[in-house]
Amino acid sequence: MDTLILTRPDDWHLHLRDGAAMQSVLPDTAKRFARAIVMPNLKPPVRSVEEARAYRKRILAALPAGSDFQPLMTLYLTDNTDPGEIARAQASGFVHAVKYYPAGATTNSDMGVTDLSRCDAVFAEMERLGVPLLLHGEVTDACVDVFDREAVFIERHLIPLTRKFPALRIVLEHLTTQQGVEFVNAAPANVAATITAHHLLYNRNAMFQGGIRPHYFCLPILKREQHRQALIAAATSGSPKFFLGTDSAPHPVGVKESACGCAGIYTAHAALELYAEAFDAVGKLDRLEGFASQFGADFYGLPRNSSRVTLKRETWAVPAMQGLGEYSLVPLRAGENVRWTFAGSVD
Ligand SMILES: NC(=O)N[C@@H](CC(=O)O)C(=O)O
Ligand SMILES: [Zn+2]
Ligand SMILES: [Zn+2]
Repeated sequence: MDTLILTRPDDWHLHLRDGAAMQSVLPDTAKRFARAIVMPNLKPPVRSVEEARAYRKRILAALPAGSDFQPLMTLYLTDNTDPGEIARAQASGFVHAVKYYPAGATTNSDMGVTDLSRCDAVFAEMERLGVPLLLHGEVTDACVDVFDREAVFIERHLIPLTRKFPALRIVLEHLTTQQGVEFVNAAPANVAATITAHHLLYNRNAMFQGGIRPHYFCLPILKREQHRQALIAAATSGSPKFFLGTDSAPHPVGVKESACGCAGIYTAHAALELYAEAFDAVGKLDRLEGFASQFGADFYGLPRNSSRVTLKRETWAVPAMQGLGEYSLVPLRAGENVRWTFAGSVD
């Protein structure tokens, strides 16, 4: 099978940034995906429906001419989020979820939540209204090994949270561990997870291949091969609890190639193609459409897309760098090949 026709996919976890940086990355996503859940970790973060409305407007204004891409907005949860904002979010029609970052866990998370229990009134309202809670599921406890932070988050925080709010709709974002897969599989249907292409394609060795490789550094960090295998099994299982979320996270090259390089991998330039590679490698291309184009929409209660896209088994070379000037970035696979090519939309 050298040509693959799929329902147009959606990206359920994406960083678009803002301003000129957004302008330079948005076409990559808009070309492939019909919709994306847009992360709110701007500086300052998107905390209210009014801020989300303004951000959404800026995204729509930055779209290439003729694009019908739809940004699905999220709110950034803080210790001080007003429970009343949840009903306003739901009534807005354009805010689709609330994002939890533990304070200090990842890029632009300093205004995140310091203690989950501070948000109980917000969670109760989200549970009541069916608004999904998206989790960056890692503890920030310095005593916990960086490779264990997801598994410990599940034990210490997520299991208690699901007991307290059993009907709360939860997406464990960018799942990276076998423990995460087991947790999601055992949980009821209101708990799901997104999986990135890079966590399906690479294990932690990629960060140290012949030297230190900052462009493979993201959070949650790449894990051992055993965990990658568990993610592949989950993504290709046909379970509707696992769906596509690239976590494409652009950073200027200078911020990545630094004595203290920041976390985030840019994959939007080849997002669907990279997932096709990962599914193809285990002979499960027939499972890609559910994962990329159906299960996420179903979870969010949105219609599946009606248009389609084509992928071809054709190798292409990723440029060493993309973007301009201070927004130049190094995309995943820079200077290397991707084995599937995005061949456009079919109506
Ligand atoms: N994934 C990352 O490593 N970085 C993301 C933040 C996040 O999703 O945790 C970013 O905004 O750069
Ligand atoms: Zn995250
Ligand atoms: Zn992210």
